[in-house]
Amino acid sequence: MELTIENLSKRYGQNWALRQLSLRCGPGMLGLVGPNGAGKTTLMRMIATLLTPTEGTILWNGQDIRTHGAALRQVLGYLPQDFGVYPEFTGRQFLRYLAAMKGLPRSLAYRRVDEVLEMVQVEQVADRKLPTYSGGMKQRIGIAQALLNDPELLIVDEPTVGLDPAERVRFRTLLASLTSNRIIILSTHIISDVEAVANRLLILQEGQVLADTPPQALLAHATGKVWSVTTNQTTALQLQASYQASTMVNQMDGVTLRLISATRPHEAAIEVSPSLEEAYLLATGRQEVSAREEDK
Ligand SMILES: Nc1ncnc2c1ncn2[C@@H]1O[C@H](COP(=O)(O)OP(=O)(O)OP(=O)(O)O)[C@@H](O)[C@H]1O
Repeated sequence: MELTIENLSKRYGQNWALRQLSLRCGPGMLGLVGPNGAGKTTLMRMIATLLTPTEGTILWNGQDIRTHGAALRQVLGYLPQDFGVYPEFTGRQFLRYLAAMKGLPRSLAYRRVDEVLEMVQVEQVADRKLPTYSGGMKQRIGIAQALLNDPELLIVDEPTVGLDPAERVRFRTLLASLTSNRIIILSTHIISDVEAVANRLLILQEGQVLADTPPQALLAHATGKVWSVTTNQTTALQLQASYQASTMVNQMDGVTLRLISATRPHEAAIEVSPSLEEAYLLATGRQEVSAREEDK
């Protein structure tokens, strides 16, 4: 299974939501990260054949999805950002309904619904009405419907928005269990969602690819550029204004900052191992500063 994207662009009116994106992707999880408006949803909707590109091509196993969209849709699972459920249904009824919509014969549909309910671990509440579900459980039903056809390509758009931290961790574990032998594209602006799960990160910013990299390489690039310093309130505020700070924590003996800087930002600063989030901030930071300057 291979997804190939060549020079893909999408324009809405005068605005380019995505510019000249090229990508070749095999089994594993691709973490699509970037701030709001970066073009993540636009890209995913084009891959899912829900949106027509302005320019460029998307190939699934070498076939253009403009002309062979049906072949892709057969092996596609998609969880959109605004996944809605029907309130009058239980989880099981809802999935059976969607299985029927997808054309699964009844006996196969019933069996497959039981399988996916088990995979996403909601069997225990499967016969409760959907409005009684927590946000995390609803997202599990969302993933369950995307898994009904055992997809080779699973696209999940910002699935952790609105979930509490414990639900987020559970959801992340669930996705990690699904990575073998399929392509998963997961979009998020929360880096920890893809940390330890994605084998590749595609960082988008303003419709363009800022980096296409294994997480380890992004981390390696940030090594030697993250610092920790504990200082008084005044100096901390000065440092925060001059450097990009990833965290700022009040301690008994002052304020501890973690700063991202190519050079030692303060004589008392010590070098620390970067987190993936800090590596991401470093990759996107320069553009954020220049964007802020343009805003002035
Ligand atoms: N239907 C539309 N009409 C006009 N502009 C749009 C439309 N959909 C998206 N855009 C614009 O295209 C750009 C990319 O949007 P997109 O939703 O793909 O980004 P995103 O990275 O998914 O952001 P978010 O995390 O907020 O969903 C944004 O500037 C957005 O305002």
